Amino acid sequence: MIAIIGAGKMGEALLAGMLAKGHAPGDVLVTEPRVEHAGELRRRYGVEVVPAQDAAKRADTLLLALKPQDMLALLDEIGPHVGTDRLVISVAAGLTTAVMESHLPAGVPVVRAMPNTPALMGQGMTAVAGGAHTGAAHLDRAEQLLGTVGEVIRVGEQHMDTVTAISGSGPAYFYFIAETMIEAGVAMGMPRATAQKLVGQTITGAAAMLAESGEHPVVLREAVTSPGGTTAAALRELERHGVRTAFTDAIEAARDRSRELSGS
Ligand SMILES: NC(=O)C1=CN([C@@H]2O[C@H](COP(=O)(O)OP(=O)(O)OC[C@H]3O[C@@H](n4cnc5c(N)ncnc54)[C@H](OP(=O)(O)O)[C@@H]3O)[C@@H](O)[C@H]2O)C=CC1
Ligand SMILES: O=C(O)[C@@H]1CCC=N1
Repeated sequence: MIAIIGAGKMGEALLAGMLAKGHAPGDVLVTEPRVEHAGELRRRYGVEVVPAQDAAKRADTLLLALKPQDMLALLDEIGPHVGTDRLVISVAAGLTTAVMESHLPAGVPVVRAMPNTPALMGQGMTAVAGGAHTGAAHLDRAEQLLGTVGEVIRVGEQHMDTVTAISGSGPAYFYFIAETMIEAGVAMGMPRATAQKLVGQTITGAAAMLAESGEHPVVLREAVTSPGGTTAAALRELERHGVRTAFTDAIEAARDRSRELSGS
């Protein structure tokens, strides 16, 4: 039995993705404090919504998807019901396994995971890192569970804040670019629906090229950039405005914010 505690944006994406990939609703418990949202989850997914302490007593795997700021109070609440035979998987940004372990009984295995919202479509990217009490079987279990909603890689925990900044937050960067490109088309007089179609399929096609060609992005970009042409003119403007530096700074800011959240 799996319990998803915290069914907000990420928790619900994992829930929906897991159910779509064959997990039975009867094998998943959900904890959600807001009564209306709890009702929606029951109706939409056919899962049982229970208080956190009940979830902790009944499930062998606890998938925690609360905000980092709410997580430690939750661990203090459920800790007395969590034995060393359970597996705790947290997707919270920043919170280290050491901090979480210190709010649970000694020896409870904790995996820190960082998924992203495309998990909803079975296209997630998740990195997992083990804590002081996790063995290979625990990481296998976490990988198998999160692998139902996309790809999983294992990293050392020292890389988790960078993972959070790149693939955890990453979908938002691409949506930001998509939004900007659509607005540029609309500003030039194109109907919004046409601009949205052009941008959506361009992102899908570019992603497929990147995934399937195995080429470095520079090589793919060069193939688009005809000598003396339009792409070269556009790229010159992106460089002039420091977009490369802006992205690097943005990703560093996300990494630093993840580190700050460790103290939540
Ligand atoms: N969004 C994303 O793309 C990603 C998020 N994450 C991580 O996932 C976590 C959740 O983020 P996100 O989904 O964006 O945030 P949300 O605010 O959408 O979700 C948090 C959920 O936790 C619920 N909650 C709060 N307190 C409790 C409690 N005591 N017991 C059970 N549930 C509770 C909230 O309920 P209510 O709204 O009713 O208060 C809400 O549904 C964060 O730690 C974040 O770092 C990780 C990777 C990607
Ligand atoms: O914005 C956040 O803090 C979370 C973590 C990664 C993506 N969303």
